[in-house]
This record gives sequence, C-alpha cells and structure tokens, in this order.
Amino acid sequence: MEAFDYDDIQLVPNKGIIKSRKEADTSVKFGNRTFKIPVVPANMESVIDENLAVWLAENGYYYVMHRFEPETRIDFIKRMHEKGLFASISVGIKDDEYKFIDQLAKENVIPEYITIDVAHGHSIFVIKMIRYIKEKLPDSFLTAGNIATPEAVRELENAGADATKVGVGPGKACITKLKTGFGTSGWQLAALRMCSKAASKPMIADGGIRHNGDIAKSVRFGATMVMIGSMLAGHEESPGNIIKIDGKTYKQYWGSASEVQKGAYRNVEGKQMLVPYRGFIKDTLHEMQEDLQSSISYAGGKDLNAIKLVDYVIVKNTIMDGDY
Ligand SMILES: NC(=O)C1=CN([C@@H]2O[C@H](COP(=O)(O)OP(=O)(O)OC[C@H]3O[C@@H](n4cnc5c(N)ncnc54)[C@H](OP(=O)(O)O)[C@@H]3O)[C@@H](O)[C@H]2O)C=CC1
Ligand SMILES: Nc1nc2c(ncn2[C@@H]2O[C@H](COP(=O)(O)O)[C@@H](O)[C@H]2O)c(=O)[nH]1
Repeated sequence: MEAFDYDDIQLVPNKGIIKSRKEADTSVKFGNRTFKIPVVPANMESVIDENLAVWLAENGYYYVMHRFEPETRIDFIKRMHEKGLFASISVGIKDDEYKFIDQLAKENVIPEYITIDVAHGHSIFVIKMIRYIKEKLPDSFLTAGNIATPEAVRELENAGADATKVGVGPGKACITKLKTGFGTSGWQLAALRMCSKAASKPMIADGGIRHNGDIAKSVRFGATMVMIGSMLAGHEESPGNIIKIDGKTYKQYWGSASEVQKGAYRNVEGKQMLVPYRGFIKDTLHEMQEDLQSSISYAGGKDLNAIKLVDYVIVKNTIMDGDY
C-alpha cells in the first residue's frame, strides 16, 4: 500500500469544456438533500454552535451539530424543525445515548441526520449503536465514524450505516498519533483511497484539510463530503474566543478530546491552539466554492463527477506546510 497525503499529490488537468467557471456545478447530494458544496464544518464545540447551524441550513450547506451539550439536543431538533430547517445531530455510544434515542423515537422527534461521533468507530459498540438507531429511527440518515480501514467501512455499512466518516488522527488539533501511535496522519488521503475501494455508500473525509484544493483531492479519492475543522474555526461566527497577540487576531480552536473539552486530563488526545481570524464564514465558503468550480474546470467537466475520474501524480513533499 502506497502512503501519500494531500501535500504529496497533484491532480492532472483534462481538456476544459466550460466557457466560464460559473457554469461548474459544485452541488452534492447527501441523504435526501442537495447541498451547495461537499464541505461540512466539523462537529466540534469550537467549530459549530446553534446560530451557525441555523445559518448553514438556511443557506444550503450541510452541517452536523456537536454532541457536547447532550441535554440540549432534543430542543435543538425541535427548534430547527419549527424554523422549517433540517436537523443534524451527533451522538456517542455510552449507555445514556440509548435512552436519548428511545426518547426521540417515543416523542417522534426525528432528526433528518444523525452522526455517531467517536474516536474509534470500528468497534462492536458502534455497530451495536448503528443497529439500534436504524431500528428505532429508520428515517434518519445515519453516518458512523471515525474509521480508517476498508474492513471498517464494510462492517459499519453492513450494520446499517448510510455513510461512513474516515479519518483517525489527521486533525490539526489532534495528538492521537503522538499519544497512541495509531492513525491516518500523514497518509489520510491514501486511507481514503483504500476505504473507497470497499465503500458502497457515501464517505466523509474527515481531518487534515489545509488548503481549498484538498477538497477536490478528497473528492478524487472517494469522498462525497469533506469535514473541516481548523480552516473553518477562525470566523466571526465560530464559537471560540477572539485573541489578539502582537496586532494579529486569532480564534481559539480546541480538540473534542482535549483537556479543555473534557474538563479533565483523562484520555486526552487533542489540544487547544489558535487559528488565524478569517472574517465571515460566508466568504470562506464562497471561496471554497469558487476554487472547486476551478477544479471542475481543470478536470474537464461540468460537475463534481469529473474530478473523480482525473489522473493524479505523486510528487512527494512538493507542496509545503503539512503540520507533522
Ligand atoms: N477523528 C479522530 O481522529 C478523533 C476524534 N476524537 C473526537 O473526540 C471526541 C471524544 O471522543 P472519544 O474519545 O471517542 O470519547 P467518548 O467520550 O465518545 O468515548 C467513546 C466510548 O468508547 C470507549 N472507548 C474504548 N476504546 C476507545 C478508544 N480507543 N478511544 C476512545 N474511546 C474508546 C470510551 O470508554 P473510555 O473512555 O472508558 O475508554 C467511551 O465509552 C469525539 O468527538 C471524537 O470524534 C478523538 C480522538 C480522535
Ligand atoms: N485526535 C483528535 N481528533 C480530533 C479531536 N477533535 C476533533 N478531531 C478530529 O479532527 C477533525 C478536524 O480536523 P482539521 O484538520 O480539519 O482541523 C474533526 O472533524 C475530528 O474528526 C481531538 O481532540 N483529537
């Protein structure tokens, strides 16, 4: 198996067939809905809150709310539905989560999307939760993760997951690779490629995106959606505090398995850091869409499907600044 990551490959252009990049269609179907771009902000407390979730849903973007205020989730779903918006929540696998699923089913409060969000998604307890959710809430589109291998893709899909989320340890705020020795850090793109051979349902590439072009690379290697944390954490709307140092403005970004998130130093696999302040998220998402339109044009097509077919070359380390 050849190990390579985002910085190690370049996509090869094809003959263009569109007159303007504006003609390129970046939309993507995920579940029953179609979204503007194949990008979703990470379901982390430092990346998304309810205000941002509302804005994203209102403006044609996919979102996944984090699970770190578990008691607010049922009202969150109801509030989204009262506004005529889709509800997309995260769950874990601990015992209380089964009661939560029971409560949703009993009260007939059905989120359109559920994501099982745990560090080690290839687990018998995740499989058990997938089966439980699909039994109790069959109409919710269920994503399960995070995983790193084709075997995991097959097992979670066979258990009933409608999509899988690939990426163990490539995140910017992640220290899993250092603390445990495991993960896809440094070869996330190759892991995605490997997983895509086994996948018969959509995959979300999660973690390690450092440039807009990495979105197109993720699509090339099999991702239907791309989950992004650090690059979407520095906005006006992002939940982290603004910090000013030497005239420069930053926002706080912390891992979901960090001491900050957990409130205790136990099984810590994440850190807190500062990311540059980037203004309004609408501008960043718009730029991502424009760059993806260019990618489609270079791929010689009119939509994201064209990117999936392009050749690539491995050009080890010619693109700088991986964070490993
Ligand atoms: N994508 C990634 O690479 C990573 C993401 N994260 C994020 O951090 C958050 C916290 O997740 P998580 O650590 O799963 O914690 P959770 O609080 O969700 O715990 C998951 C459950 O699985 C058990 N467990 C067994 N083995 C493991 C293992 N190797 N790693 C984690 N849990 C295990 C835990 O028990 P016990 O605690 O007793 O062991 C716990 O009951 C999530 O949002 C997750 O997505 C965290 C690390 C890596
Ligand atoms: N190992 C850890 N991974 C984490 C933690 N918190 C979140 N994450 C994962 O990172 C991505 C975002 O990655 P980025 O490169 O875009 O910043 C996120 O979606 C999670 O899967 C953590 O504490 N430890």
